[in-house]
Amino acid sequence: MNWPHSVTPEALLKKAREAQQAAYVPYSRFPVGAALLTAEGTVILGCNVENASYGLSICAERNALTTAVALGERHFVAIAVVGRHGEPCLPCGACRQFMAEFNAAFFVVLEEGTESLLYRLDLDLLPHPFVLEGAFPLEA
Ligand SMILES: O=c1ccn([C@H]2C[C@H](O)[C@@H](CO)O2)c(=O)[nH]1
Repeated sequence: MNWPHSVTPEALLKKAREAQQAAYVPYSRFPVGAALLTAEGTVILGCNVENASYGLSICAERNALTTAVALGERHFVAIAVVGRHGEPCLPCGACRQFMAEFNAAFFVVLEEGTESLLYRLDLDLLPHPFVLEGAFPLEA
């Protein structure tokens, strides 16, 4: 797969591992870290944040995306996600849809053993996202 940036998948995974340190997971005890790469090379971190009202919990991926948007970033090329060491932590359906809002062809970097595993959102993880006809969020 043709990686689109000078920041490597391995460097992005390392950042995701750093982000995982901040995870707030008293209920699942399953910390997740995400590192989001912008076209300009900025890396924005996210971790999962859980709540006593379980359904309110936010995933690491959406935390990174909403943080990035609040910082004025909208042009994303890739996201690295880590959970248990060496096991691919595949983004949930809600996070896939959230990514597709900004870039249908997002690169998703996961860990498999000591290797990085690359997926494309449009080709592998969410080939048929929900789209709202007539809405152009990047131009808004
Ligand atoms: O890709 C994923 C999958 C799960 N979680 C979180 C949600 C919850 O806090 C915990 C267990 O599901 O992991 C993420 O942050 N990202």
